[in-house]
Amino acid sequence: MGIESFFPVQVSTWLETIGPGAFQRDICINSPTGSGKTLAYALPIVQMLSTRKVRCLRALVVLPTRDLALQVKEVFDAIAPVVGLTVASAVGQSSIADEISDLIKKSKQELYPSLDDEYVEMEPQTKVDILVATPGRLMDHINMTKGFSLEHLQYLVVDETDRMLREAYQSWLPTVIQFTRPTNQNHFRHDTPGRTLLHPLTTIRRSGKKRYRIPTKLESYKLICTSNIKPLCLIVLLQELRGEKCLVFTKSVDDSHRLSTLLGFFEDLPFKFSEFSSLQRESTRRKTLAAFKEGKIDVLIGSDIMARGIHIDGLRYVINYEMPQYVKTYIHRAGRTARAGESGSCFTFLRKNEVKRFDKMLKKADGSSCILRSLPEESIDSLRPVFETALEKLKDKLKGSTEPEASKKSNKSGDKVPGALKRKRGKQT
Ligand SMILES: Nc1ncnc2c1ncn2[C@@H]1O[C@H](COP(=O)(O)OP(=O)(O)OP(=O)(O)O)[C@@H](O)[C@H]1O
Repeated sequence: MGIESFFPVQVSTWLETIGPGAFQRDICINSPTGSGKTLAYALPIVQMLSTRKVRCLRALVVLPTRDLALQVKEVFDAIAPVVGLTVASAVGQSSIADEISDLIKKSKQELYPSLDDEYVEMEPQTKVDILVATPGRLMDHINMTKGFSLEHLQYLVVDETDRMLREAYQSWLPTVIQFTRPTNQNHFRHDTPGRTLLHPLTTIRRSGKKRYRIPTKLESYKLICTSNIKPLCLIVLLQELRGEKCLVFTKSVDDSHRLSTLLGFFEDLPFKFSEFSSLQRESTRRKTLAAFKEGKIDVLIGSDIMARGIHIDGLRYVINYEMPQYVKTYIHRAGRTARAGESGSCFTFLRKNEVKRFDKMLKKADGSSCILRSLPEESIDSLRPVFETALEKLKDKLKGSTEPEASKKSNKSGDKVPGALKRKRGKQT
């Protein structure tokens, strides 16, 4: 995997799980974005399960979205098979039937109908050791999939905990805790005694001190500009970043759509951009993300859907087109860069009357300092004539369009997203 040494959170977690600190308890990992939390929990889990004798579901990792879950599964896929462990996902990417056949062994009774029921019940039925899931699909399997059992679960990871615990997601957590208890304790066997969740997860308390930390190699900049010329300031800033990969965060999907449509009316921009929106089809988003990762698109414009967990190698710049409302949002957005010990910069556009509030907000994060950055007036002025025309076109387009929102959005930046264009043509014919 190209890893030469472990990051601090990985060392600490290892020491607390496998190393001298190891004893049975829950662990709360709180560490900056991009600091390597996935491997921090994946490595000890894989290490601990490597001695297991019977295959059944022993580790469950739950994440709020499919994209994040698949990203985490990739990490487990890289390390678990080496010690003979099997990993699966339950995220709704494939049909439930396909997921079930990945997860569940055909019972002996199905294979050999003459076997008696008692013997069949003793067979562990899941054929994976580690499952990475989203709450919705997990609940589907808990409620409906015959043979899906959490009875042998030893490790439960709640990734993106704040979000996972804020939203109930069909009460998945109490349900999981309930089903990790054996129906009959006498029949409960483990490879490693004493490593099972036999008690509810402990509550994580807020400690009252600063809970947020900015990655050490992140530089924060603020740019002050009035709303009426903000798109121009953005273009000038993007020009200055010279086509380096960059994420632009707006405050809503509608704003992302408007901004990318507007930029589409500027010709010859020296960067390729695309909208990234929760209203787009997942396949469109996946293609856009792949194109971005491959460097075919330089700039993604989206709302906070991009802010959580997504890892893009070599991403150096994040732009807050609007000031984030909370320091946590700032941290998650900025945390898409300066990951894995790399450096990165986060730029935030502010109106004059927002500066004080922004400075106060950033103070809530450890290690934050913010540099005032200005943009060359002449570059902004040179774009004004095109801007006028672009605004007119935008008004017409938004007024005149009768297409449903999702399809409008996927077409916003012309032919940069091939799937979107094809669908539009299909519709018109
Ligand atoms: N020890 C290491 N050496 C080099 N690279 C590493 C190491 N550990 C993890 N990485 C890489 O660092 C990147 C960030 O890791 P990861 O996504 O786990 O961060 P994270 O702390 O979960 O971030 P977030 O809070 O934003 O989800 C990944 O590309 C991962 O492969």
